[in-house]
Amino acid sequence: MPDPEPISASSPPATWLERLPASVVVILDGCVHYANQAALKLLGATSSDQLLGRIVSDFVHPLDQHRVLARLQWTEGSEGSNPPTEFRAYTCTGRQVVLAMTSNHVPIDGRGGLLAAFLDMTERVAMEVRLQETDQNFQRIMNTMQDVFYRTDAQGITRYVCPAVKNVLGYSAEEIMGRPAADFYPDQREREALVAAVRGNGFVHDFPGRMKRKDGRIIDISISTNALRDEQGQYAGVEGIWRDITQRKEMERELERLATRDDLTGLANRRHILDALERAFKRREGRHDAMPFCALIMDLDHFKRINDTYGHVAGDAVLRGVARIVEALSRAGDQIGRLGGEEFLLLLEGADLAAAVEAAERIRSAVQAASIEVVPGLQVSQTLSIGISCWMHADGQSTDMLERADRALYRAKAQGRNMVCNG
Ligand SMILES: Nc1nc2c(ncn2[C@@H]2O[C@H](COP(=O)(O)OP(=O)(O)OP(=O)(O)O)[C@@H](O)[C@H]2O)c(=O)[nH]1
Repeated sequence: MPDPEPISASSPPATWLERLPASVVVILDGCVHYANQAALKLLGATSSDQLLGRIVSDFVHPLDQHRVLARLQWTEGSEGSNPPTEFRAYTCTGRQVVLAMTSNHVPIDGRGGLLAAFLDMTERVAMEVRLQETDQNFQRIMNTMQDVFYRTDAQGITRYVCPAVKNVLGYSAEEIMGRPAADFYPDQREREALVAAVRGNGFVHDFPGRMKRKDGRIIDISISTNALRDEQGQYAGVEGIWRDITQRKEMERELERLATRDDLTGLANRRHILDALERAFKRREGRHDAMPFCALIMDLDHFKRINDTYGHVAGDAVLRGVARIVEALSRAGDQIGRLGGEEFLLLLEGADLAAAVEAAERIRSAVQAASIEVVPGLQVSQTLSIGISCWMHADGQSTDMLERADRALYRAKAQGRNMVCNG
């Protein structure tokens, strides 16, 4: 591009206007009277002949004509400038553009002329439309989501949460936004563990947690979230999704219960209590200094008679009644399970023989003293025999201990029942 001609102080204003990067047009009697270089370019004209003398309304979109012409007429008869207005226009090549216009009244040869300046807003408007569409798409997704999308800032204040939160936590999104996310965690240590994991790794997937509903109920959730960083790489909060997994957790707990509990008594089932014995045994393997540990096998005496006399329903009630008595007498750390039939196994961590005998006697006498209601109005009494074995370093496997307890139980039965023997 050759350097433009220098302008002198006495050059006519039109020469100055030619250099102006803003588009300037002079309108006289509704027609284009003058257009500077920038205006020619903006309106797609290769020479001023394509613009001069043309009616302004030729360039204005039909739906915007009324508004634009009213604006120009207002300017003609008034003092001062017209505030900016945006309208759709067509260039000489037929391309649609969006122009922002300000105009001012300028008398030309005694007639009312208009000096108008334009800015091309097409890109900005297109960007606004795209942004609006993006925003609408985001809102649509947020409104239909079942999981909860959320964003917190570096201080842990909830800055956004989608409407699904109402179903999950019972609060509306508006009730939550602006509040610390910590308000909705029943245990702050769980939230601190989450934040530490996100800060450390930058993200977490399926992180287990719990939240507190508006009605006070605690729900299980699974969180997948990313750390947000500002332009300087500073931690700026988190953004992610959490899902209510209470039903799944309840199902898992129920499956776990079914897999480990005895249906009739609610105690640990045979497999679970034998696993517990095995674990206690393994913990002591190779350790001479291990804590003492005893196993008690308890078997109801002449239980068959209960069944034969009162029926199986009554027999079941006795099994449940005895289970409750043993449970009530157990201490923290003791484990009790039903081995099968009318036989129970009690594991006493840390108990030596003397303590085990004492515990066994306590149970034996409590069962003997109890009246167990088997059907409304009918109480029966029941006794049990107990065989004890204590862990010995020489035991090769856990079944050795069980066999000793079983032999002791056999002796208790053989010696008249309702007694405790050790083996
Ligand atoms: N009601 C009920 N009875 C059961 C259950 N499991 C086993 N039994 C009964 O328990 C009784 C066990 O009888 P036995 O093995 O002869 O033992 P016992 O009558 O207690 O006699 P001793 O052990 O020698 O004192 C049988 O009648 C079984 O049918 C149960 O889940 N419910």
